Amino acid sequence: MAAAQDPSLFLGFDFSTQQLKVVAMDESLSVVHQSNVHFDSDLPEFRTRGGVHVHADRLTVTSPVLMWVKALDMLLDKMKEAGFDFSRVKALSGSGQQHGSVFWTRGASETLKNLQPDQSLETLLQDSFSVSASPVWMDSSSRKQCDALQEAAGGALRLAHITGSTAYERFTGNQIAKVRATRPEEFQKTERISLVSSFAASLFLGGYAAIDYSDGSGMNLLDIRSRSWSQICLEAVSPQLDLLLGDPKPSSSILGPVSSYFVQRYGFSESCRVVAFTGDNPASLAGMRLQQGDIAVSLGTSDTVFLWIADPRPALQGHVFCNPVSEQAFMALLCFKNGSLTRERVREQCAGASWELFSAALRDTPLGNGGNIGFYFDSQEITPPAVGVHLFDPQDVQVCSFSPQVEVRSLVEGQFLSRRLHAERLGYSIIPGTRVLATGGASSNNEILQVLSDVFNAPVFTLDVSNSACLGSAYRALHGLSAESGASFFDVVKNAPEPQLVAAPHPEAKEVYDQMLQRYARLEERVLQKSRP
Ligand SMILES: Nc1ncnc2c1ncn2[C@@H]1O[C@H](COP(=O)(O)OP(=O)(O)O)[C@@H](O)[C@H]1O
Ligand SMILES: O=C(CO)[C@@H](O)[C@H](O)COP(=O)(O)O
Repeated sequence: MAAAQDPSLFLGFDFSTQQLKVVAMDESLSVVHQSNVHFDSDLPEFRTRGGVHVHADRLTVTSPVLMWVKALDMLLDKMKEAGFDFSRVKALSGSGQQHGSVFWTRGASETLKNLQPDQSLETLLQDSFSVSASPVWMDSSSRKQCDALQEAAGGALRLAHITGSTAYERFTGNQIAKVRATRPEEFQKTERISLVSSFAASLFLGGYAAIDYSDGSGMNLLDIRSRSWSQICLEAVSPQLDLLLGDPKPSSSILGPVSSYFVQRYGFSESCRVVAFTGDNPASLAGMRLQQGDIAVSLGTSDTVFLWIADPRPALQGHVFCNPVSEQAFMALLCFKNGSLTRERVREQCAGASWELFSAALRDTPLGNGGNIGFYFDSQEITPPAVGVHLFDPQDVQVCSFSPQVEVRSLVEGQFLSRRLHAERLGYSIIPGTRVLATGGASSNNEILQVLSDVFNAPVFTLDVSNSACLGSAYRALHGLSAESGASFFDVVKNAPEPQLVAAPHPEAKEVYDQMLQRYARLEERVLQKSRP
């Protein structure tokens, strides 16, 4: 029980691809507790690799929904054992990997309302899902449904104008259409469909949580300007789909008090509020307090690049989402599937499975890598839609291999050249004063960040807490309490620690990478030609 003088706390959860993480922050915005549950190693009974199951067709990718439920049991038990005082938590919020879907079975709403505190969530919810393997963002098996949606909407660009994106396989509307077509019985039994974020919020609420505008923008279903479901898109996916989705809500909404289950089992206060959960990238934007002109690079399981934008101009590439901290603004995002897992694969093959040796290879090789360029799309890439490993020597001749050290640099340079090329195609330009804000697991690696700084020819900054999605969720929990009375997000978090400079570009970086970027763009076209069916 909190003593009267104990400061209030705010919790931010992140249900990401490989882990469930939490950050606790006090009223002065200082982080006082962090913890995590790693799906592969802490929950081996679910047999995931990188938090997912890749199916035999190599295109279908799912995660067991009960693994996420059990991870929450485990994380809260761990916090309790560590003496964490839940009674001080005034509000909580969270985020989830984007696009993933959870299908609740008929009757699950009643189960959620009546959770018995002497049992684990895993036991209580084991029969609550009509689809036990939730489709996740790495899935690329719904091309057929994407084509149908684009046709119904009047073309790819028209769909992008409505929903912020052309049809992408991982986007939830197309995943729902696929479940409806391929698993009609399970679909029939479904009473509610959540995103990973709103599913997680539902656990805390003891009832179905609304999908927030920002994560809802990753479904190919939400009209990003009117912030309501697009009837054309809903109809194309499934008649009366809105009844399964519930109404979308602003990202700063208070959804209600925490369920009595958490009050009785963990000692939460009855007055603790649950603020809408959102996507992990929107939550990171909040955690980094991203401003117009900054560019954020997240190096998690996926690599993403995102920007704050005022005026959305949806295009054939990239995504526009509603902004999670300002109702007038938007965010642009690019997602790259071959991020950390590809770096891990090259680390195993070329650096003795050691990040130290991987970093040493980056230190010991020159900027521009002697003209060698590599494309590493171990799995079907999202941006650009290409697959395979393609290596080129300084004369643009395709080669079979590089030496281990050259390979490490060509991977990291290639990844960041791609991030820069596609950000520039989206309209982003690096100007004096540009800050690159880096986050995610690989942002703890200074040598990787040095390459990022050189390729973008801009200074790179990081926060102390590498999980900006958790931090942003804790900030959003705090802001949620005063958002309705008109307080702006930036006012509420104005005293948060500033990002620190971790890498500045070498003097010769601009010359080397401006030229290399042009070559990279030409070679990418060649790679794309090869990848086309
Ligand atoms: N020192 C390091 N250098 C490079 N990458 C790292 C380092 N430490 C962790 N990582 C990468 O961070 C990734 C996890 O990032 P994280 O942001 O936690 O992922 P997610 O949020 O998607 O679960 C791991 O897959 C790992 O490859
Ligand atoms: O698909 C996207 C964004 O559109 C991914 O960025 C997911 O949101 C997964 O995030 P991480 O677990 O890699 O952070």
